[in-house]
Order: sequence, then C-alpha cells, then structure tokens
Amino acid sequence: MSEVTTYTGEQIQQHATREDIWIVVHGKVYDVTKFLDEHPGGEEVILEHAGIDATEAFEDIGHSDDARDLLKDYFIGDLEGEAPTSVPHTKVPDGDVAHRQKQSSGSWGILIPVAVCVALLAYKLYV
Ligand code: HEM
Repeated sequence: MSEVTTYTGEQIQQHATREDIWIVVHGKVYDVTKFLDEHPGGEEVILEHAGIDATEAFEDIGHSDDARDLLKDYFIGDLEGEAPTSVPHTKVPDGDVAHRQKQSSGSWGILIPVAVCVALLAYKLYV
C-alpha cells in the first residue's frame, strides 16, 4: 500500500501563483499549474481559488463526470487539517507595490523643487 502525502492549509497557501497553483477539492490537494491553460471554464475561475478550497465553486458549476475523472491526473495528496479559505498575502508581489510607491514619491520629489523654483522666479520677476 502506498502512502499518500498530506499537506497542511499553510503549505497549500504557498502555491497561489499562475506558475505554481494548488487547489483543494473535497479534502484532496491538486496541482493544477499545467491544467490552467486547458481548463474549459477558463483560467480566471481557477486563479480565483489559487491556494484555497475550491470545493464549493467546483460543485456549483456542476462539473461532469469527465471533469471529476480529470481531477485524478492532478492529485498530489490529501489535505491535513482545515482547508484554507483565503491566502494571507496579496497576489501582487511586494516588489511591485514598493516599485509603484517609489515611482509616485519620485515624481512628487521632482515636482516640489520645480514648483519652488517657479515661485521664486515669479517673485523675482514681478516684485
Ligand atoms: C482541477 C479542477 C478542475 C477541473 C479538472 C475542471 C474541469 C472542467 C471541465 C472538464 C469542464 C468542461 C465541462 C465539464 O466537463 O463539466 C469545466 C468547465 C468549467 N469549469 Fe472547471 N474544472 C476544475 C476546476 C474549476 C473551478 C475551481 C472552477 C471555479 C468556479 C471551475 C469552473 C468551471 C466553469 C465556469 C466551467 C464552464 C462551464 C460551462 O461553460 O458550462 N472549474 N471544468
């Protein structure tokens, strides 16, 4: 009898990106990274459940028996403990956020001295 690997909710949450995506359906863990492109319902609906429990969504659609059979191809192990219902971190990488903040403060950083210079020039010219 072969042992089935088990994964905790925390481990599953680590796999929540397009390049590495796990979902939970009925207490089983699936690595659907390679299936994203092939999903007849589109990748967006699967991405929405990246790293979390997708059982309800999977059942709500009323997937066919073929779809249920397909699940087996992506099975990697059983869920241990509670299924995650959300991913703790934002899907936007930290670097991106930092980059955007830097950019906006950068443009203000230039605008303020320019405004001061213009005001000084205007003062010198007209007073
Ligand atoms: C590994 C997991 C999944 C597999 C293997 C799978 C498989 C499939 C398959 C084979 C179909 C074609 C219709 C059918 O045979 O039922 C389908 C359609 C669809 N799936 Fe999935 N699916 C998965 C996960 C999900 C999830 C998590 C959602 C979330 C809502 C979802 C939403 C849909 C939708 C909206 C359609 C289109 C239904 C339609 O156009 O009638 N699927 N899926």
